[in-house]
Amino acid sequence: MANPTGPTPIDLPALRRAPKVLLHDHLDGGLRPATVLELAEETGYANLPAGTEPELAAWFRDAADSGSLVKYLETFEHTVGVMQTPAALARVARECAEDLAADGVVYAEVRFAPEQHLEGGLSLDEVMEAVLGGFAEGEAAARAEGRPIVVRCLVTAMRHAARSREIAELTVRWRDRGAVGFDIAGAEAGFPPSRHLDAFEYMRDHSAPFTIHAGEAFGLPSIHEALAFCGCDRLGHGVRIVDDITGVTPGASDFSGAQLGRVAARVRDARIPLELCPSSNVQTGAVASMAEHPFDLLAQLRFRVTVNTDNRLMSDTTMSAEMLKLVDTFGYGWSDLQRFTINAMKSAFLPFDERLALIDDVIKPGFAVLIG
Ligand SMILES: O=c1[nH]cnc2c1ncn2[C@@H]1O[C@H](CO)[C@@H](O)[C@H]1O
Ligand SMILES: [Zn+2]
Repeated sequence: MANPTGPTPIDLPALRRAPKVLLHDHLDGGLRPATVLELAEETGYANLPAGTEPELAAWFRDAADSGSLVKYLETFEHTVGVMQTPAALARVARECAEDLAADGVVYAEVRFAPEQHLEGGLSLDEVMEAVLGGFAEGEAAARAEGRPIVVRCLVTAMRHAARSREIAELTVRWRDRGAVGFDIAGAEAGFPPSRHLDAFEYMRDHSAPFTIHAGEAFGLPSIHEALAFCGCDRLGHGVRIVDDITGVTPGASDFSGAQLGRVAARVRDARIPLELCPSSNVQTGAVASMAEHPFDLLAQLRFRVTVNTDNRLMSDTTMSAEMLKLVDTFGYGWSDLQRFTINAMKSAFLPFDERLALIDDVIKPGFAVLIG
């Protein structure tokens, strides 16, 4: 379906119409500020740092803008704090699916850590039931609005805790009901992925995929462990893989002198997907600025790069906004954005035939209209 007037100019409204794929988005990092306030009121959570919607939105963004992953993660106390009942969990999940669909996301894998939602006396399975029920409601509402989306769940274990094996078992127990993979998250320094080998072994033993937050706050050793010892299918962030590339400077335009070390070569050769989260990386100090983000270096070297939001509330962002930042910084066009989107769809933990159907029936036709 060619556009007779040529390519659509790339701006936020046009980006919202593009069919987008999101692999790295935290449920507890994407609440609407108004919902945080309402749930705090309903559930008797008294510790919120602000009392109005704009103040609370600004607080999350500013507090997350700390240059430190550990400080950034402290902001989750307040979102997790209001997500301790089945109704609250289901509402947050439903609104997440609706917000992503309204932004034009057609496939999303949304992650959260069930072990953080037990303060109200729920079991891990009850938490899963509430969240997956919320996603299904959100999918149905979005379909009724004419913005269909498929939302699946990644089940996260916290890397400083000791429940990862149990969470891996939970993931496998729910895999035919919407949980498509496993992850570990939380502070990276001091908590290497190899602390959780039995969880990863369990996943591999059950032919079930997983991603690992690695190479965000901590460098190459963490990426190496995630790949070599743990056998992850994707890398959450993985942005520090640039530490294994010499002969180039991120932010430059000519990367022809790039030389890949063994780990970087393995990541590229094996087509290991990188779940890059540009705004989040700047906020946590993983990268100094958007202009210096290695996204373009990695894209030009043909790593399997994907664009992600990480935490929409803390970064005050959306998938469309992340794409616009990349367009403004690196001059990407629609075909680049389509490539990143297809990279993401190819890397999803959804069955192959369903991935292919979304690429052929939704993503390519959607971009064709915009490319013209
Ligand atoms: O970028 C990140 N790096 C590491 N951990 C994160 C990041 N964003 C969120 N979380 C952690 O993951 C938990 C489950 O969703 C959140 O509660 C937060 O502690
Ligand atoms: Zn993350």
